[in-house]
Amino acid sequence: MADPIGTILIADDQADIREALALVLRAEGFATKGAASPAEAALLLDAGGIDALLLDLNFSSDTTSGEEGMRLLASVKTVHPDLPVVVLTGWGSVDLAVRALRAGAADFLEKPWENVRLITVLRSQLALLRARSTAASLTRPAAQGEIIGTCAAMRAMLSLVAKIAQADVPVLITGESGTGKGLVARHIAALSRRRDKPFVTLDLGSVPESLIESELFGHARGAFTDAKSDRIGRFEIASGGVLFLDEIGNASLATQARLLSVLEDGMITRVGETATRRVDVRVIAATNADLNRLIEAGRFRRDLLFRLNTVEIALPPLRMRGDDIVLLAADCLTRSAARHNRDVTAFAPDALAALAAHHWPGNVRELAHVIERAVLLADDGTITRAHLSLDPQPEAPFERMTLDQAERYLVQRAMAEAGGDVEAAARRLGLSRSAFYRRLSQIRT
Ligand SMILES: Nc1ncnc2c1ncn2[C@@H]1O[C@H](COP(=O)(O)OP(=O)(O)OP(=O)(O)O)[C@@H](O)[C@H]1O
Repeated sequence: MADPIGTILIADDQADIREALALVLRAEGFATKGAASPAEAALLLDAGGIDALLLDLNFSSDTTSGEEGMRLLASVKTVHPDLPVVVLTGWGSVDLAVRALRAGAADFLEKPWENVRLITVLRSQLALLRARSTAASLTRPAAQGEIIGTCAAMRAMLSLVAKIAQADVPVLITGESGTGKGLVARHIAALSRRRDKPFVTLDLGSVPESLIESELFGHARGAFTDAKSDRIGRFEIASGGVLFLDEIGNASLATQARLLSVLEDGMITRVGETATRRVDVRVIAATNADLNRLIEAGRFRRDLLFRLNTVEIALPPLRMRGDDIVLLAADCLTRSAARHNRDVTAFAPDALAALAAHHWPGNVRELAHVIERAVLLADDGTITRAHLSLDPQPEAPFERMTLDQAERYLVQRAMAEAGGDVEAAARRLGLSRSAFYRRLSQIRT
């Protein structure tokens, strides 16, 4: 038999439900384990090898309130913060589902569950988990609050964030992929008056167009073929808090029109309902696309951009952050060494030079990857250039560049070497501040 696509722990005190779920899951290639009580579930989780938990919130000693299941959820999220937990609730217990989502559940299903949705939800949770464990989670501790940023551009960014976090206005965060847009969005929420309220994320690039409206606004039972029950949307889940709309540049024009209307009047309508509901949500959007270019191409609404970018925060690419590269690398080194229990503590000079010279198209996420791998390869406690396995970067082939390309290259390199400090970068190129600015703005447009 092929390897299972993942092992799901089914926590439910009713043996027939455990068996029914296990049958469906095994037929789809999952391996399953069963736990009849919260205590048994905790033991099996501690033993390891579980990729996701399917948790019935209503154990029989407590058939209505879901408290026992909620307690287990809370303790699981403390001990295994990355484990995806999908909760099963009784039909119509939307309040309980919302509480579970706020307590860290990844998704919920209502009983009686639909097999297709059960499988889709678990598959996508496992895919997300894998994507994260190979990339983003490498820098997880930083995601819990600490932003490393000492270069001029990052300091300016952080002081802007400190100024605007308390104002209840929309924020648009721009920057290449892996520059920390999600981290900054969380940081803004943590500094805002909504800090104790939910922070809900929706990646507009990863939800199929046919589901997006229901994801955002929820739907009523029967609104479309697969809508077997009421479902609450992200705007309502985020109520009182912050909704982080990632990859906003991927929103279709239809979705953009709906978002614009919510931002204008604060009212949403669930799919299949006519009644409107008031929501109090601060929207933070992020994109790595050039929205002005999308506007020119007719793919993004200018009026929506104006609604979203009351404050715009631009994150510089990692290659422009000067010494921050080494600070971030050192931070990743400490964390990776601790995680893998490896006694690696230093970078050799050739490694530091290679880190500073690399182009970092994947930015901080790529850096975290590279350091993680190097920590595993290093001998004698030191990471050398060879352990970083960075693609060799050709020296800038000036002979083959046009004058414009050469200018762009030199301006970017000067900015990178000066850590985003315009004054210092201008000095390096022997230009006045205003002449340098003119060139900088030309290459940015
Ligand atoms: N300045 C920083 N200090 C510490 N960690 C950082 C910093 N910037 C990014 N990271 C870490 O790098 C990883 C990538 O950041 P994040 O997911 O926020 O990037 P992103 O711009 O939202 O990426 P994408 O566009 O792909 O969604 C995260 O683990 C984040 O914690």
